[in-house]
Amino acid sequence: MNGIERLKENLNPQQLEAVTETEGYVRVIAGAGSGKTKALTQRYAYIVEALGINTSNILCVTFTNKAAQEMRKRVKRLVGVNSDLSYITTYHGFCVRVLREDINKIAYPKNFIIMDVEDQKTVLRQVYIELGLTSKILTFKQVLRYISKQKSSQEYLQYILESKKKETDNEIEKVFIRYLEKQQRNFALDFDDLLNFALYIFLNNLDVLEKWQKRLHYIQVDETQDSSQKQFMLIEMLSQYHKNLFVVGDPDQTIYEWRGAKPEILVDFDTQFPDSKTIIMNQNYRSTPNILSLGNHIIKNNKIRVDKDMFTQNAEGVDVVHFHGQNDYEEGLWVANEIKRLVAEENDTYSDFAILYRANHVSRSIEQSLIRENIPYSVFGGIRFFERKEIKDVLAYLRLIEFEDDFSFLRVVNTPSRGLGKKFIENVAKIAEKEDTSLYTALKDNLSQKEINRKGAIAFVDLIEKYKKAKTAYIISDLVKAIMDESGLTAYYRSDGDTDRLDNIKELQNSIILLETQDDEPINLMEYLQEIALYTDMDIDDDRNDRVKLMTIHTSKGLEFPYVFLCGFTEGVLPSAMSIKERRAKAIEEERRLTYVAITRAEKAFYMTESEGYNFSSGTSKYPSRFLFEISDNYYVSKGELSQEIIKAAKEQLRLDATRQLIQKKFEVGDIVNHQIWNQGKVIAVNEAKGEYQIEFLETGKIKPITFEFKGLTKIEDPSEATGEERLGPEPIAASEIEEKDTGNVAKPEQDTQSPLPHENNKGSSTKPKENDKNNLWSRLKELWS
Ligand SMILES: Nc1ncnc2c1ncn2[C@@H]1O[C@H](COP(=O)(O)OP(=O)(O)OP(=O)(O)O)[C@@H](O)[C@H]1O
Repeated sequence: MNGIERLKENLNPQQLEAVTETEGYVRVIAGAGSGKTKALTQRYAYIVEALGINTSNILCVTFTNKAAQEMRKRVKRLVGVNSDLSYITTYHGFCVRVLREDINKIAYPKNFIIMDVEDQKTVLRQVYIELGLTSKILTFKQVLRYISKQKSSQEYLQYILESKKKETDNEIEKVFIRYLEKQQRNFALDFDDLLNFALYIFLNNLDVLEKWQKRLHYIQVDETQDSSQKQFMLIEMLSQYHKNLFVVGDPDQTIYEWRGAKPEILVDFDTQFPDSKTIIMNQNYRSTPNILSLGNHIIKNNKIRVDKDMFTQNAEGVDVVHFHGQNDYEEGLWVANEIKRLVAEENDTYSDFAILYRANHVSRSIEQSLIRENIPYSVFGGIRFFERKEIKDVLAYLRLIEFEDDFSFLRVVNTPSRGLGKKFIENVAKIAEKEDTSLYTALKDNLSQKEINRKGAIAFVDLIEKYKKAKTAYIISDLVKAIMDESGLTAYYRSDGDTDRLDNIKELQNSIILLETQDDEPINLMEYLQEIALYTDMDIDDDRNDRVKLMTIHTSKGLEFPYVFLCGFTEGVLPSAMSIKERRAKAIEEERRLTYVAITRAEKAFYMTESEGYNFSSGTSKYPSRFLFEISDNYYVSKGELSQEIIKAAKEQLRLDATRQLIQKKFEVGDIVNHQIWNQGKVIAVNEAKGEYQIEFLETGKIKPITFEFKGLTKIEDPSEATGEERLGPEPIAASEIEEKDTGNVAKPEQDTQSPLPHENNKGSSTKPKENDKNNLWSRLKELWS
């Protein structure tokens, strides 16, 4: 068999068509586990082997770096090791390639700097100092979101690329402008810039666009459902010369709509390119029929989708299992025991198991059980719970209070910053060595010595001494809270703006409360630290590859495992309460797709687990996910005791939530209203997706978000009677100008932004993009960016 035949081997008719249909615009709608990645890889190899095209003329865009690496690895096996596979890359990776070659067109050096989030925060820290800002006023997270939001429009490019100046009194805008200035001075580009700069260069330098268009004879896009409009516009532009564009994706697996993914690109591809061909791949090779039916059954509840039932010829396999625990300890333990049982009875290895969750903090109870049961595991794309910085910081304070050990001392003496730097630590260490004592004792006993007598050091010792004396008077959960607040750790993490860190600390407190309520005898600090040492001093010297893998559902995208446990299948976690609050109905559909992605990762068995207790993020009792109630009983078997009362309470909670979400807006932009506390105000924006108004109040001059369901708001029918109306704000402004997040209600010119770009009539003949093409592109880009 020759190489080409081998590339066609073992493909079903649809896959074969996808591989060999190399010319023109082709769309593949492929369900989970239907061999998308396989088809994409074979197709790439086919273009190289059967058509003789050089790999440097094929662009293959993947969604993540990991997917690009995996694809390169597979292609290498098919086409040999000597090919240049650097055009198998992400959107960002490709933009970097363009910029490294052509950024001089906008007078930037080719060795420009790419900033990651940490770099962005470093710049912000500097800006905060210059503007005398504190994170109490604005968190980094707010600013970073604002920056990203601003960069979804093209306007900011005028300030850095066209030297336009801007004055403002608005605090967050001031930060943004300073941030841009620093970026420009250092020729530093953040992730949002990469795509914007590349588009800017193409649109202003048609010779450059043409060069890239001619270079890229074939373009393939993976996970197209998660591409944003701007990303796809780049691809569309590049494909205009050779017109060979192959897109593949699954609208049911769109999980990035919250950050701008437009599944419509894939769904409406045939309208945008009327001559395009569509191939549907709906045979699943991965999962058992039980798992697949569960997936089909859940995703059918989504209203916005293309209906496509997946089928499989795989053998029946085992039942899907739902486990309900009385608390998260029981949930974790059950998962650990089930893994142990399967490894012992079925000859499976630990690496056959994946544990997936919606939110990082869910991993805590699972990790504790795995450690207790001696099951090796690793956290994919993340850090083990007890190794996370914020958890180590809190525990180090507790350990220092109990043991006065040097490790804990070094970790927290300057966290948060007390101005006790390297030199100070060296001085303390010298004393400790001389006196043959611990660092903490050396400091405490010599505070009056000149080289260590600092205000921060005195405060630190006072704090530790205070809690050394008071520790028996506190239960540990309260001790943690008191230390977090007094040491400044709470403020420090809040200023970081990373809610994940605060959630993790809350989860730690949650676990302590659970421990305290379970035991009759209150545990003391020493006992707690001994218990916790089991989880923190992990001996990870075992076989590195044979481990259970823990990861978020987002990270699991594109992967497959024989056994999958979806843990923390709890209302408020999956679906995420935060997402629902932000994007209501749209969020529910995306959360359901996340559940679908989790289910369809499984090959042999799928488990969903949740437990009772307290949900600290919503401040309510924990109930099973609403998605569990959407599944008919015959799709799974139940384990654990889920009482009728819990089911009733959960359903009642859902009913209340649904009623809340159905509440429609009562006021329009411009309406004058009366608030029961703040009196008169003017509605200056309405965000229907979020269910809230932005109201500017007359007396305070402040703008506040008020929910649709709030009853203490009435309309003032005759605004002329409203005193001081002129102070109620200028012209109405769009919600998009205030909101940091996707609002969903901001009218976007969907129709126009998706209309096809002008096509050349003679393929490959008239190659130069015409001036009106440029105008058209600009106007579309402006609409898109407006
Ligand atoms: N024609 C085929 N014959 C046998 N096995 C196949 C075939 N096509 C794909 N597979 C297998 O099916 C599984 C799923 O394939 P792949 O990972 O390419 O799917 P996918 O569509 O990318 O999945 P997802 O979108 O859910 O991540 C893989 O184990 C793959 O080897």
